[in-house]
Amino acid sequence: MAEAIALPSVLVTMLGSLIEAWPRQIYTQPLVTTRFLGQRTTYVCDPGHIRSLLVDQAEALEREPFMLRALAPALGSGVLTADGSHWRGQRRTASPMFRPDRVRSFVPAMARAAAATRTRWHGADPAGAERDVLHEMMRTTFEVIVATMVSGDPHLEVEPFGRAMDAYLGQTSWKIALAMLRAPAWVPHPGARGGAAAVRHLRGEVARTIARRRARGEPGTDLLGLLLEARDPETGQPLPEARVVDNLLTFVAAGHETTALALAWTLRVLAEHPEVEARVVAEMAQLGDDPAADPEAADRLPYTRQVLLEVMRLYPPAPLIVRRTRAPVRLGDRVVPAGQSVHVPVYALHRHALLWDRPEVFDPDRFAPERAAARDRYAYLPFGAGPRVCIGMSLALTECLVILATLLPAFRFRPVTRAMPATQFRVTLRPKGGLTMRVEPRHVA
Ligand code: HEM
Repeated sequence: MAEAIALPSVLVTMLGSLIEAWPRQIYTQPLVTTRFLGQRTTYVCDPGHIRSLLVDQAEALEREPFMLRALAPALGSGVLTADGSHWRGQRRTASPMFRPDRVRSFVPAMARAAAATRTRWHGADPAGAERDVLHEMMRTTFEVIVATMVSGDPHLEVEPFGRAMDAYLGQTSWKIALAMLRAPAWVPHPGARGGAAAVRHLRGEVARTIARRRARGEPGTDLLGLLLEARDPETGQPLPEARVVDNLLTFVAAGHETTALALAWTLRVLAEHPEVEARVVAEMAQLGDDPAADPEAADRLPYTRQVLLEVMRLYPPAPLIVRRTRAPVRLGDRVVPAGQSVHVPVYALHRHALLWDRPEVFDPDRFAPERAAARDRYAYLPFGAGPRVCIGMSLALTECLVILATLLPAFRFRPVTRAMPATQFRVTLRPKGGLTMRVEPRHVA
């Protein structure tokens, strides 16, 4: 196991983007341990060890305190941030929303949101225009999440919600850095006030959504309905109001930001690879007249799916999985004692020299069925693994395919900068400075 000494200067780098502060060895070695201010962090980049950690020894893990410090002010103790029986109960409550038949039933809502974006773009500037494609995708996926999880509550507005999310995520690097320095949570930092105001806005909006639903007198059958109807198996009591807010905010936030990133990175990468784009558009042309409204459409886009998976290899929207050991964990012949950090640096895993041939090269054929089947499942983790695997995985994949199948046949996306945008870790993997592209209709009316 390689051991690297992390320098204090990493803190400065981290504030820019945590990924830049990672030791280089994690791109070439299976296990790397760093020491920083007396704390050890083990980076796990070997598929066998990852399986052993996230699946077989999941019970020995808990949420990483520095991630909680970044996320808990907004998300409280919901399904993403809770551990143990609290987590299990909340996950069970939400799971009916993510069964395959339910996800298929969401396809029309996904198609409607994508069609609204298409109409907006055509209407605003029929000859094409420069647009922040990330912002546009956030708007589209927000509509989907509101339509599916809270039955399209018209009062939840995307623009203020998005601004608050940006303000909140923007200052999480400081929270993470200060937590690593073991500074108490009250220590002031840039962006803290804006972050606190953002939390008030986000939680307030969600609380008002819940109040409107309660006032209606019947809970409904969407995610909010499930949360309101949930009962503690031991006490028979409903979820406390704060937990309902925690979870609804978790699903709205986790469900739209990551999906929008996957879409925006896909549109930008495709612009670099016109031959791949042409094949994707040709595949979409074989769908019927209203492809996106067909519940099975996503199943008929195997090549587009390969493209999406390959984009998420290079640009995983959730680039880091972090845990703390609550009991000793064995990784091969090593034992990580209780109370240490173990990280699966998904971004580095997906570009690891021992796992991928020419890792920096974009090649959707890596995900052709026979090549994918030959690969270790734990070498590719855009949605995590084990009991904490992303609950929204199939919803997200279907949604991305439906949205792409609506927009790509209608528009060409052209880069406005020669280089791919730099990446920035903000819990998710964002393009630094947004993602502006020229969006031109393929057929001018
Ligand atoms: C491309 C889109 C998405 C990506 C890349 C993604 C990625 C991930 C990853 C890597 C995790 C595991 C984190 C960990 O182990 O610490 C996760 C968890 C989670 N995701 Fe997603 N996600 C996506 C879309 C969604 C959607 C659409 C929803 C809901 C509508 C969602 C809800 C959640 C929740 C609630 C968790 C926590 C699960 C738990 O701890 O039990 N995600 N996601």
